[in-house]
Amino acid sequence: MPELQTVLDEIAASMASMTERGHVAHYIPQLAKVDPNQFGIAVLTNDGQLYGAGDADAPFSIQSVSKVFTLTMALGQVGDSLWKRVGREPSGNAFNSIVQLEHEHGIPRNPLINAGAIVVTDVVLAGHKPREAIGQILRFMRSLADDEGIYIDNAVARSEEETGFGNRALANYMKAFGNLHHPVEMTTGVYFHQCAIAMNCRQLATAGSFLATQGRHPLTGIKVVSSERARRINALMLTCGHYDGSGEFAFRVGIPGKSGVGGGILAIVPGKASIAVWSPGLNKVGNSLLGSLALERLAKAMDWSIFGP
Ligand SMILES: NC(=O)CC[C@H](N)C(=O)O
Repeated sequence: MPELQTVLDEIAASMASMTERGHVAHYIPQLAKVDPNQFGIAVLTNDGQLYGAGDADAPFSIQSVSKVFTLTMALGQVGDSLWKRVGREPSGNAFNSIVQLEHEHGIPRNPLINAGAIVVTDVVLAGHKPREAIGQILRFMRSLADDEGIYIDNAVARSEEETGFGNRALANYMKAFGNLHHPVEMTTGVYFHQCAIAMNCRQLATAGSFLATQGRHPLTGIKVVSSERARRINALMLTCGHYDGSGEFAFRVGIPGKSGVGGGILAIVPGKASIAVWSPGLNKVGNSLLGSLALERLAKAMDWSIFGP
């Protein structure tokens, strides 16, 4: 097996020379300003070693990668009853699609598309003021990343609040079916703030690492979730984590992953490692173009696909 640091250095060098880098997300004005010529990657192996290459220390907007963590919180709060309000099937549609909601009576296909994540946030919000719920999410991220420096980028949150009419439409539509328990502005306000959390690759790989270790955090030793729950979250990430690009990601990379329109991807090699990769340019379905390519190369080099060599 090649040395992991060497593989990461080679991938980062090769990504730096790529001219085709995808397009940054334009529908959130603050994200449209991000320089696409950046690439970072970090890996936390289950024995607690943290590796990084490229812009592994540059903070970026985690966006929909936050959905994995709010899902973890919501499952902790309400357990399997969550599945009465959100499904577990891949959608085959865009992350922000509304079309299935009418046929499926306001129950989103899965918790990793926008509609599903808004329901999950609605669960996390229960019993709290929006500000407290945002604080709770941030504290959860800080404790998982073992880093108090993680913050919410308020300019990004504002940018989403100013332009998030599609997400409000999803929330309103679900509310019409009784599947949103708080006022639309409250739930979407929390959702916009969780998406605006800024983290770097090292922090994100550390935060997600409990999913590679059957639920016990490799650095803090804290049991974050049961092994069954970690396994199930990984299954959802594999089947739904890249929206209508989930099949392609499984085909090319072969590990559970969750992308965000900030260009970040959290990917999990169960039993081995947690990976965070970031490059702001996106492909046609809104997943990081170079991030996906880098993960494909890394999984191949390290023999990490869950489907075998
Ligand atoms: N895919 C994403 O990262 C989408 C998150 C973004 N905040 C949105 O709601 O549109």
